[in-house]
Amino acid sequence: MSRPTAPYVGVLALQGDVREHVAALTALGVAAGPVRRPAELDRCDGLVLPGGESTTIGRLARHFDMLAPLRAYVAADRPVLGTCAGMVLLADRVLDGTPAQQDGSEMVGGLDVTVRRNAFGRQVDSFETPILLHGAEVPVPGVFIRAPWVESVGPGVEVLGRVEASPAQGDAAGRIVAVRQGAVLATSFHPEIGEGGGSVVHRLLLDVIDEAASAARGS
Ligand SMILES: NC(=O)CC[C@H](N)C(=O)O
Repeated sequence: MSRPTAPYVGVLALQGDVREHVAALTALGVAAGPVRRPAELDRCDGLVLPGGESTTIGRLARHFDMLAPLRAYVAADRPVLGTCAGMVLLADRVLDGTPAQQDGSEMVGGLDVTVRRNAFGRQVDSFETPILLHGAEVPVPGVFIRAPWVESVGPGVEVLGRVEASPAQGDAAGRIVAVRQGAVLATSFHPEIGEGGGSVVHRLLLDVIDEAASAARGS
């Protein structure tokens, strides 16, 4: 019986916190590295779109002819995790985005959600609050840095996490900050910073990669 080969996870390395994601994945014993070109994307069993600045990442992706390959990757149901700016890039609809984000010309898209960019930024630029992810018993530390929230989700999108619905959270109370649609995961917060190595969110991506590999083997 042939054993499945170990997965390789790429981190889109145009701008943003690439090293932190590579470190979080490596800490889980997974081979991971930066991706800048379409040929590199092809060999990835999963992909992370990191946090950073979504306008810059989108512009560079267009410049380096990566937008079409990234869209094709998502459309092919291959496993993807987008965090913060990465979540913005995956969204089909953006509020408070730049014109090139609102018209989709510098977006990856494929995730049927509406995100509001810099949504938490109006209250405080950065903060940390525990997020209880769906099915988990212990909350993860959610680190939010000028983060988007998910304003609304389409019918095929599962909500994985929200900010606690307490009055102390102000405008943020009850907001959706983690979602899944098929093989696409997205979080408003930065699991690569808050949780570091062994992150629950990175483990979830590895589970999605395993599921995709089993489906491809027909088991
Ligand atoms: N930490 C982040 O990734 C911030 C995201 C940034 N505000 C954006 O819209 O791109």
